[in-house]
Amino acid sequence: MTQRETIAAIATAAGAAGVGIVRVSGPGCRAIAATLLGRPPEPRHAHYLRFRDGDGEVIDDGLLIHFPAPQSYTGEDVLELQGHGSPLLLARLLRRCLDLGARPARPGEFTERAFLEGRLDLAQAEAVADLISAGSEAAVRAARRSLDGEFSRRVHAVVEGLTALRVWVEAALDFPEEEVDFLAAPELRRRLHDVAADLAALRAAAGRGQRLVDGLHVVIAGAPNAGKSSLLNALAGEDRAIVTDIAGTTRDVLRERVRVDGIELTLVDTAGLREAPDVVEQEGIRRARAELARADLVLAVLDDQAPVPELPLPAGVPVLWLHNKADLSGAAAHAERRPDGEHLWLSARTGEGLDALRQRLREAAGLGEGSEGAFSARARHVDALARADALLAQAAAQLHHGAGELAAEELRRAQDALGEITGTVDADALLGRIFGDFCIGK
Ligand SMILES: Nc1nc2c(c(=O)[nH]1)N(C=O)[C@@H](CNc1ccc(C(=O)N[C@@H](CCC(=O)O)C(=O)O)cc1)CN2
Ligand SMILES: Nc1nc2c(ncn2[C@@H]2O[C@H](COP(=O)(O)OP(=O)(O)OP(=O)(O)O)[C@@H](O)[C@H]2O)c(=O)[nH]1
Ligand SMILES: [Mg+2]
Repeated sequence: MTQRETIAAIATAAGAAGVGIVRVSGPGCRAIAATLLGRPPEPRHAHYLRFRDGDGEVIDDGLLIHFPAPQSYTGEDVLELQGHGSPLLLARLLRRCLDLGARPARPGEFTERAFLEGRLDLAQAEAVADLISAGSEAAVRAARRSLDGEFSRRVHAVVEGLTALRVWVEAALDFPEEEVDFLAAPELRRRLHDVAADLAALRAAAGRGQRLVDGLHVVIAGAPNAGKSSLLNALAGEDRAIVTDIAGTTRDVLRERVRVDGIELTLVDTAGLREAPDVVEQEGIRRARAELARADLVLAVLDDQAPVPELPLPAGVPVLWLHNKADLSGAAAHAERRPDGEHLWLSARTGEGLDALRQRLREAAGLGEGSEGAFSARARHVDALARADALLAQAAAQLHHGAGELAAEELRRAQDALGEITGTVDADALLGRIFGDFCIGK
């Protein structure tokens, strides 16, 4: 293996803070540490010292810690310089490390090295970034689980199931003269079914994990005056949108990032859907429809006192029907009479029924009952799982037709698709894209 370069970056967030850290990784750490300290550092010992520049001028006082390889975050030699959290001081400290032979780290390069050193697999490395940028406590917990290898373990379990299937099929192909046709064995069929079920469950869980990371895109739609903007305000806990008793008040799309019971939502308020009299409102309605098309969930708001309008909702998007103004109709009691998850009675004005709505939003975000153990995931993972799923279905069909060779090939490709998740397969091509989205210093 060629000797890697030594990389350095400010690892803490930009801006004034109590403490800031410059992190260095690679073979040059020991020499940089010895120069700054005036003697070789003790392993994993916090040395208090004055950091000086090349002319001997004091930059800052702080702590120096050397983590000799492989016991470090990256698995390489790592050096931490912990100074005061001033962006200007930290920039000088970083400059000093560069003068002593390091080069600036690219985004995510420390974690990329941890991956290359085998300290984390790819799904875990991505979980590091998801942990840092998590927008809700639930997302933090989910990223924590993926970082601890929960997701990877489940991927491995399916890979093992696929391997066992392949072994079976290939053995059957190797010994065609056997009396029994092993390809037609009910036991093989049963195992195939079990692996497919595990994969489907994992795919669903990863989809929930992705929604946790990305946050849920929730679009509020309905007839004019139904109380859509009032609902946005009630969920946001603040008067964000204009509310009046004039139908057609909201004309533009209003987006609010809100946290509801530990989940992150993008709530989108839209113009009331109707045959609009003027062009401004028409444009608002056009935009409302565009938002609806990319919703994870639609909250269709109805005025419980008015006749149910025809709403042009897109097919294939989950819809929750909210019968608003229940304070006027006194219909909150309906909720008990019709315990139907898709219909809720509530009042944006008094707040009654909002707890039930929050609970449904949690469920939509994958945090309902039985969702303990949620782990974070990304579109890349969900896509790989979908491909593995399709390949497994093809393998099953081919086995059904006695095409063992083809089935074995599809099983191998399904395995490779799963290998992309943890980075055991095809990782090189993915690294630039994955780590390029990280922050510098991570
Ligand atoms: N100051 C500081 N805090 C930090 C980090 C860091 O790099 N520096 N981390 C960076 O993201 C996170 C912690 N991640 C780390 C992971 C492994 C090791 C490490 O030294 N592992 C060795 C030793 C383990 C042990 O002594 O038990 C190893 O695994 O061999 C350090 C930090 C969060 N807090
Ligand atoms: N009594 C009662 N009035 C409500 C409730 N929700 C909204 N309203 C009233 O209904 C009227 C319309 O509310 P908005 O929130 O502006 O309705 P909207 O759906 O955003 O209307 P447009 O933007 O015009 O499409 C206002 O006068 C609100 O105060 C409710 O739960 N109970
Ligand atoms: Mg409105």
